[in-house]
Amino acid sequence: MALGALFSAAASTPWSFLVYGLLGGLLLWQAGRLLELLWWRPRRLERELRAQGLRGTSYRFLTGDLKESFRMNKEAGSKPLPLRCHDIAAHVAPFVHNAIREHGKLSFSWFGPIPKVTINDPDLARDVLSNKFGHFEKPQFRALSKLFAEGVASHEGEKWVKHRRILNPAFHLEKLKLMLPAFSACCEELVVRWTQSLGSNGVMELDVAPDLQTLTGDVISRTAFGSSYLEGRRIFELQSEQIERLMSIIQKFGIPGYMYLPTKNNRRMRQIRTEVNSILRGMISKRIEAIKEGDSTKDDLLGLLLESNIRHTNENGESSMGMTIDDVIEECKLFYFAGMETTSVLLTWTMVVLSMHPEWQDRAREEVLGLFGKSKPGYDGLSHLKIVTMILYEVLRLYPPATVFSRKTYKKMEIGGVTLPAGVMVELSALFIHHDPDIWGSDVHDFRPERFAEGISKASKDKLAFFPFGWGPRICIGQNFALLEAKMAMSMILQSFEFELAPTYTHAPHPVMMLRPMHGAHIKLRAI
Ligand code: HEM
Repeated sequence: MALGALFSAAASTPWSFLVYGLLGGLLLWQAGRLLELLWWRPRRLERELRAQGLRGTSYRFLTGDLKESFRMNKEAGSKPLPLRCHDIAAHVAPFVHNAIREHGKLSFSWFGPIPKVTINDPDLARDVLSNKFGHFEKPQFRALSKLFAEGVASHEGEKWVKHRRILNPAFHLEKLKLMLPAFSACCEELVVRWTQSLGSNGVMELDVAPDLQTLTGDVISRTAFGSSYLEGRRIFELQSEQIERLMSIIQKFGIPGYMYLPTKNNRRMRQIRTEVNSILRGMISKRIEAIKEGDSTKDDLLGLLLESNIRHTNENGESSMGMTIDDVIEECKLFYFAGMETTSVLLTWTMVVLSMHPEWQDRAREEVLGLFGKSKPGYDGLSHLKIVTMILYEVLRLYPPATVFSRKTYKKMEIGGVTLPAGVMVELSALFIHHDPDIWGSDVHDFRPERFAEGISKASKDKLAFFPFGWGPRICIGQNFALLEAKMAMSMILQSFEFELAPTYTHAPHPVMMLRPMHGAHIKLRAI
């Protein structure tokens, strides 16, 4: 009503032309901006990329290749692979597979109106990850981590440098040794639980994936929070629920954008975030008080992190402001987010693959029993495990938990002879590089742990092409932690059980954030 009165008043005054003119101009300007963003800019960028010899898909208004890639993923997901087939790349990422076939190992496609350059060449991938061409942003992670963990993984520039300097000492191998009792206590709990659930014939069938996720969540709770790990467990439950909710959004919509709407699911996600923050704030404050009173525990991640934070110095060696309590909270949450799912899917695939290849399962068990008998594995023994390490590497090659790493240009940059403007996504596919026969040989899709017998650098043909933990300055901070945990868990499982695939197992590796078995990991366990 009031608006109508305003317009009729304006219409009857000499100002009317000016008001309508301004409104019209504003509308036209907005429409022009939208057109520039959704049509002219992508078309211009496409011409620029093609003019430099880069091949790729033609831009489709607004959605780019999202619909097509979504459709192909759905179709591939509906058809499981044959058992024991490790040629999984076309099944897991059919769109990229087609792009490589049609346009080569360096090509572009469209993430909506944003151009995405995909790199499947290991030398170029290493150069990008090492910042050889300059610094990139990690915007996707920042968006995802908003409700989970805005820790070091989502920072850029000076903030990233500072946090990484503070975090690194806590993940040093010498410090990880202190955490070994926590690793073995959690693995022992799992073995006891499985043993007690066996049928009277000493056999049972189960989906091992959820139990292995509980294991890796427990390991983080204990290693991060020491004696307060029961509170840590509550955080693990809440963070697991948060991840489940995020995964359901990604499965439904392909991208997590919907996360910001005021829906019931999103309100619950905000509630979880508040509760996790409040538990962590309480635990951290108690710990800081204890440190002030001279009673500090330094053999858990939180203690090590706070100690390293207090000792923090800047690049010139001067003592400087470390992290705030809020920063420490976000880093603790990140340990769950970055370390739980990744390590649990590594363990899950290892059990699946060793069920498919019993000869390697026997060799691994022989090695474990030879080193430890039935006793708890110790640090020195774990570092002497050769067969188990080769197996874990081969599983990480064939089934990398993080299949792609994303970056974005924030200014004009030249990569491998191609000039990219600001705002281009750059995607590096560990999955395709790990499955490339030009690099690994004609047996690329076979499970052959012996290719790692002389270490990682000799495993592939003249090129270093093994990236499960990323590369360069942003390489995974927890890789030693994850490998030590995986060796401990596999050793203790192999000491107690033989395992094979259950008849209900369906082989369908599926990338929802991590590469996981779409229908679970149904395995038959038998007590030894
Ligand atoms: C098998 C297990 C794991 C795999 C495959 C894995 C993989 C990765 C990869 C690929 C990256 C780099 C991503 C990029 O460059 O964009 C990364 C970063 C990171 N990971 Fe892991 N990770 C694992 C376990 C862990 C564990 C156990 C923790 C900690 C408890 C952890 C903490 C982190 C952190 C904090 C970063 C960010 C580092 C930075 O940006 O400076 N990860 N991880």
